[in-house]
Amino acid sequence: MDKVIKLDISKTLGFISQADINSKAALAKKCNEALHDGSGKGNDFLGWLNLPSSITDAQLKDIEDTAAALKAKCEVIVLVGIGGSYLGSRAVIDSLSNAFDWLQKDRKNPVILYAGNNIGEDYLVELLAYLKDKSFGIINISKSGTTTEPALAFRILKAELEKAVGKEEAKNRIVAITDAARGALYTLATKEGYKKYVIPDNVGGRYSVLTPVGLLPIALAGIDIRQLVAGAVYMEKETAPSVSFEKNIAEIYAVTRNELYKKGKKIEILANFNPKLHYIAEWWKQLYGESEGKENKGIFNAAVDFTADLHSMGQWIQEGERSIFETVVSVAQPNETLTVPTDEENLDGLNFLAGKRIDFVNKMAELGTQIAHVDGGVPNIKVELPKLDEYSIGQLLYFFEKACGISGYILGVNPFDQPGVEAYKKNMFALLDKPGFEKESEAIKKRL
Ligand SMILES: O=P(O)(O)OC[C@H]1O[C@](O)(CO)[C@@H](O)[C@@H]1O
Repeated sequence: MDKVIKLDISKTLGFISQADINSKAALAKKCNEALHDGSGKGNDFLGWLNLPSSITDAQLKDIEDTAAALKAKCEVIVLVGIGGSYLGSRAVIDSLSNAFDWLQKDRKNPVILYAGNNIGEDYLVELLAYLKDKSFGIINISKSGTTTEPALAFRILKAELEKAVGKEEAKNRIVAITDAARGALYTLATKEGYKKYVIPDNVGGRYSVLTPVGLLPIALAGIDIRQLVAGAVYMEKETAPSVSFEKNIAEIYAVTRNELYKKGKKIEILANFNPKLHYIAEWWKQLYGESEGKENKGIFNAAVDFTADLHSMGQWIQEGERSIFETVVSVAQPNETLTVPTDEENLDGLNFLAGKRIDFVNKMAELGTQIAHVDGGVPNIKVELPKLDEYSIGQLLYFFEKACGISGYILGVNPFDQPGVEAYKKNMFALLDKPGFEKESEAIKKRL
């Protein structure tokens, strides 16, 4: 079976033309080249570009060894991080794990839980209660090392772990992944003597899934990180500027979505027909949202899980404002087999499906949806994975990253900064009376 992911833009062609797309081929190539020669905006954040092909065997082995050491001690690992510091791990882990992973007995790998991605008091209390009688460890990830949400969660979880196993043993169960030399997490991890991994300076959080940020948690979940990286290496080659536009799926996707945007399709909805892909969409939303949503422009990134959301947002997608297009991540072959049984009485009227695969029903839902949505004025892009495995997901991650860099340059923005996220932080710090924010505190409190 073909192991390569495919892009199909044919169902956008009633809305934009092949000529529109071809006319932007040279621009896409220029943008791709600008990424590679470092001549574009944000060029100090291009470390992700050649990351797959530059990961060494020694680096992978070190990550696998750390994962093995943590596995030997911990039945649960809490991954502390927010945004790019956890979404990539969660996306890969969820897409490649059993859908009921946390309920499995006789486990070979620890259960991975998440914290520091919200400030929910109930969430933390319930997490602590669950961890009470568990042997657990913590991977604390923050590039800046100063983000409030993970720092808060880590303070609480660290104290709990030290209480349970003592300060010395806790050090063997905590790994910090952060900047090479700066930030509160760096200082804390150095002082406490935790095992540390570095997020390279030139790799932004949302592009960091193939650094230890993603690879360590993913390895802990029992997923083959070598195959994941191999898939990304393949896509790195296939999307290089030297690959012609007609064959370069990152360039084609970048151009297509920008042409649709120019035609008023301001919202891109990433859709899946496989519940395991939910967090791929969450990761994708951050990647594109933070990269392109600036200078008062950029496609708004939304996501739906089908067929579930056909029974909620399906109405809007079919008949709401015609400002959307859909990108469907489709999985060609399931990993398991289940056919619809025959029922003598046929009270549910489903015998017409007897003997058919569940996936066949799903595929007809997918095809029916595509035809309905295109008929309803929603252009459709399809990204097809041969199946859910490490090699496909590795390709998908790099494909979306590369296309995002090109797309941001086509749009004319810096796809590697996120100045807008500071606004809420400044207000929150002012409202919390954080030292250093005295003037802001005074100003904001007058407005309340
Ligand atoms: O890894 P850090 O520095 O904690 O940042 C987490 C996330 O917060 C952001 O900086 C936005 O606030 C994201 O870009 C990033 O992925």
